[in-house]
Amino acid sequence: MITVEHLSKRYGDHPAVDDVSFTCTPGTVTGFLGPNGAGKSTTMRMICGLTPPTAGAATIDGQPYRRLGNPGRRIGVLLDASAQHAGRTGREVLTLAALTMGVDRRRVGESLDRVGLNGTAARRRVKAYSLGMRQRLGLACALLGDPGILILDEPANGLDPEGIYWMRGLLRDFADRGGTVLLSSHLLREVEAVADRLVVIGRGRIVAQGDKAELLAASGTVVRALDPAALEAALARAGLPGTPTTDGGVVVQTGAEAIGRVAAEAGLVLLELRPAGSGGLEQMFLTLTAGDSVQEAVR
Ligand SMILES: Nc1ncnc2c1ncn2[C@@H]1O[C@H](COP(=O)(O)OP(=O)(O)OP(=O)(O)O)[C@@H](O)[C@H]1O
Repeated sequence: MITVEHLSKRYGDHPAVDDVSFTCTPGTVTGFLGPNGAGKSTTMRMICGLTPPTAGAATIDGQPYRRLGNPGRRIGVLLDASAQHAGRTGREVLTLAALTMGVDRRRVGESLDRVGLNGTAARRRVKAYSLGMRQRLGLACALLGDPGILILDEPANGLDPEGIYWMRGLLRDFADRGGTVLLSSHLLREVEAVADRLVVIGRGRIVAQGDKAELLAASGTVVRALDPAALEAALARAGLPGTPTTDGGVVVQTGAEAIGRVAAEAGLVLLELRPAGSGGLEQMFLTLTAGDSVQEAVR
């Protein structure tokens, strides 16, 4: 269990993280979402005791990270895949990590197999690795101590589509066996497929959090009319303003019936009327983080 309570970090006058609170529970994947510079990495670094908070606290199973004896056996961390010693081979990196954690060296081979870095790849030096291979090696290190918790900062960076699919399966399986996963990304669609819960951060503050299904259900209704301008006017008259979608529709924060009635009274022909689902979540994400790196966020 990861507990983050009123965590804040200021750099001079700049609030990088501002009063952030959330929990990550066993058996779940929590997607930590936000545009570039929102404060995801700083929050994760504070959880892992690498950056001292200005205020607030974070604990792992009730204890600050720095007080965990042999933390690699409790929590697997991947914050920066490029932080490995470039002159060592993948196998050497893992062997040293195994020695440090007191893990049986036989687990090195198993971990390399688990992340698909077997044979030749394991014998190559890290400086010859692609970013995707470094992410896989970082994940192998994080998993080596057989921890119950994983904290991963943008782990899909550099992975190809097959690699992203593979990683989702690995994280889902980890959580389904009772593990706790906190996974950051600036790409909504990347975490949407695997997360059970979402924590959305913008400019250092949490702008939304909760069960993914509930956030999706609460994300409104998509409506598309033959005459979009007339629909927009009718909705505005009814006090139901919408947010345009990229494909000519409108997301309205109410149910289908209310919108259907407005359209019927105005004599409008509707082409589409459905729960917004992930499109609505994307819209919500864009609205909540408006002005930040939104284009990046929905890629
Ligand atoms: N060591 C530091 N000194 C000063 N400012 C910092 C430092 N580390 C982070 N910041 C600032 O804090 C804010 C949050 O940065 P952070 O790296 O946590 O964002 P992020 O959500 O992880 O972004 P990204 O998706 O780009 O990695 C940014 O404005 C950043 O410039």
